Amino acid sequence: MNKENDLSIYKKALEVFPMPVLLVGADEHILFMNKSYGEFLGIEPSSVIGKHVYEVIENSRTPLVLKTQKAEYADRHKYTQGKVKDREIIVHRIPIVENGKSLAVFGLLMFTSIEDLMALAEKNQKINDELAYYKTKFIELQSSKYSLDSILGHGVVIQTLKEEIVKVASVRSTVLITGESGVGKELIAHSIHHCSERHERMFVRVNCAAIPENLFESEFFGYVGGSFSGASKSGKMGKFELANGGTLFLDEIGELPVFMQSKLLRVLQEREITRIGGNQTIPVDVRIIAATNRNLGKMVQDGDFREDLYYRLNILNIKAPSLREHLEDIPELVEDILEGLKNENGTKKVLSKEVYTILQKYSWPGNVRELNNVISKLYYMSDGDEITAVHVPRHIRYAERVSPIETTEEGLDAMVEELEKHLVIETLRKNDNNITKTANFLKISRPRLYRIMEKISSEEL
Ligand SMILES: Nc1ncnc2c1ncn2[C@@H]1O[C@H](COP(=O)(O)OP(=O)(O)OP(=O)(O)O)[C@@H](O)[C@H]1O
Repeated sequence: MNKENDLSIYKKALEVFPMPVLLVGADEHILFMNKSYGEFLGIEPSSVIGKHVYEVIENSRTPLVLKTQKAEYADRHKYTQGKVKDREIIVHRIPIVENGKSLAVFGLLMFTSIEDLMALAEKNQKINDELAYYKTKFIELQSSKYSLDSILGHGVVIQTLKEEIVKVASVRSTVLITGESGVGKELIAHSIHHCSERHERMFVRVNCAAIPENLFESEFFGYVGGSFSGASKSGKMGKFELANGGTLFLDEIGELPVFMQSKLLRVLQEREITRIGGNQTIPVDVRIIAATNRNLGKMVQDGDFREDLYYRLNILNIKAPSLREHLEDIPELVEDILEGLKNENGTKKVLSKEVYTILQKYSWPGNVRELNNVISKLYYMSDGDEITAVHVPRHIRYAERVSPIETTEEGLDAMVEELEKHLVIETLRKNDNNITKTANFLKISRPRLYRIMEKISSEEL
């Protein structure tokens, strides 16, 4: 006899099955009861084989199911006798029918007590409630970090910017935010999301400059379980899926490697993604906002950025103004920074009028981020309640004197040297004091940069 026809294997399988199983024949007599059912009833299974089912379970519904030939799934059954009297359980009763005739009924106990089922359902409900709570909290946290009101400034430049934000928020098209470093591009992206109809859905930020090249695909598109070594067993959702229905903010888009530019372009065209290692396409409804402080048009010309992607991203464009373009808003920005510092440290400090004048004459190459840093430094370095001109770093205080167009009586060499120092300080600041980037930008060697820096006092750097 081949293994498939060896019925004793099937019987043995049911015997070791960890849930109570019963087989009642067409004549309503018990054909089989496994060990688990015997333990549940507190009887020896071999002692009931061949007995009428009512002798063992007096209110059994198996004779009825033999007649109706209709399966009863997850039905409640209450025993009326024996060790399990009054115990309520959940049971399946499945008729085995051949050529219209009932051969037997297969009984399976799903839960050996209603309490077990209730406890499981309660646990499940609790998990669902918790999940719903964290989901709402997560979306709250992700979606409304900043609104239009977080953008400070009442001058015409900021008011125009806010009007532009409201306009682009009302449509679904991709937006490209350009502007120098520290001008508030992330703030603008948040505000667009906040003003859009997607504001109750996720706002997901991806910093393209911070992702290692080999992780880009899994960060963007996710992966299915075990698709590569080191991958989580259950798989992972990518940022596109996470942002589904909401907004995906691609910060520092200029740093996206060329191979990812093609993949991103495909998603923007097809509006669907496939997880790494998977073969199912997942439709995604995501609004893209991209930002960069680099000149993408120039990158396209140099072959560093795909032209077709550039045009796809640049459907709507917002140019974030530099702080130089709205110096009139400096007092409002400074007061907000000082208020934050007071809340953090408990001490209220004010700026003298003269300091405000100095701050409004400086060119702020690092924009609002630099203003934030300077005010924080002044707050911590000054002793009294009032911050005066003497506390202000020299490169800001004398910004006018070292202005490229200002002439002095010190002679041409001194003026050129002063101008050189000024340009180096500004470029260092723009490049977060990165020597290589600054030297490259100025197209000079690093040793030459160091020689110029030696002439600059540490206070100015
Ligand atoms: N108009 C503004 N009102 C209030 N805060 C602002 C404004 N503009 C910028 N900021 C603040 O300046 C800081 C820098 O802004 P943000 O990080 O958005 O700059 P960014 O343009 O994205 O810079 P990067 O290109 O370097 O990423 C943040 O703390 C932001 O809140």
